[in-house]
Amino acid sequence: MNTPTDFRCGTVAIVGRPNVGKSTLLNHILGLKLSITSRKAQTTRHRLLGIHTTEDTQFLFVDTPGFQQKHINALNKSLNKTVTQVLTEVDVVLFVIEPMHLGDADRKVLALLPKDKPVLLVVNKLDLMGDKGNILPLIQDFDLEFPFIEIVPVSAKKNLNIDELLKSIRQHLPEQAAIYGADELTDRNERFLAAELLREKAFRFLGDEVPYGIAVEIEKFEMEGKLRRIHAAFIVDKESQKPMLIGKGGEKLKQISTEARQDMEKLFDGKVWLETWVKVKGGWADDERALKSLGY
Ligand SMILES: Nc1nc2c(ncn2[C@@H]2O[C@H](COP(=O)(O)OP(=O)(O)OP(=O)(O)O)[C@@H](O)[C@H]2O)c(=O)[nH]1
Repeated sequence: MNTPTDFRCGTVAIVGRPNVGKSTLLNHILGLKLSITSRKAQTTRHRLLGIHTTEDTQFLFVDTPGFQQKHINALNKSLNKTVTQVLTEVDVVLFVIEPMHLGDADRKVLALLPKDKPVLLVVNKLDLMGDKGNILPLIQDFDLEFPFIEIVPVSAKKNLNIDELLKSIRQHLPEQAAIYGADELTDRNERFLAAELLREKAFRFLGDEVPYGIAVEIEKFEMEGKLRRIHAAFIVDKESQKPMLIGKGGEKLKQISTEARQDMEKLFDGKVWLETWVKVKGGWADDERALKSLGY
């Protein structure tokens, strides 16, 4: 039994360029698919707090958006602002990279890391390294670029070294009692989670057909006894993307919605009635006002 002073609790931000495995890492730690993973770059647009509670520690994870340098528009500006703000608020920062890659995209994120916070360098995708010995020169190079408090190689996908990573994070969290109940997973509300699940399914089913210009708006979320009644709109950038999302005879939208609804029912532990449709909002990614109305 821990006395309150043994207990540690604090916030952790996960940053890194797109596709290094930030969402996969968070999912493995949380053991529940609350965050969005995809082969596509930059699918995590929202801040999301995942909570992992062990016997002696409560980790409050803040997932931060990826970086995208190719298309600079209002959406990306607002993403970068979010990252900077998150980093000033947390106790520990995890900077995630892939082995053998320290490209310009990594360096752009590196430039934003706070010097007054403990930053751990997490080298993910260790399983892709044929000869593990090769990682050493890379690690030494990285150490010269930033005063990392520690360097931890992991594989989020293969669950390698994740416990060690958690132990390292714990050392830098403040001693304090847990803030949330042990069974709480996220402070995001169900409305947000419903939108995230729909967006994830759309990404999965559409492959490369509909790129980043897709959002989900929950227009109605009502409880009827134990039933959740949800009306959601997919918002695409161009008229030409609409039929791709709907599919022949509405088949694609139906598949996306059915899978999202099944995940929602598991997550909310109750029946869900879901109605979805597709709307075109031309150039929404460039319109700051539109972004605000969508909650970014
Ligand atoms: N081989 C291998 N693949 C991994 C590992 N971790 C993540 N991946 C894969 O890398 C890809 C990107 O993972 P994500 O978790 O979506 O990456 P992310 O950094 O969150 O990306 P954004 O949301 O775009 O910022 C996915 O295809 C994952 O399956 C790992 O440890 N090993």
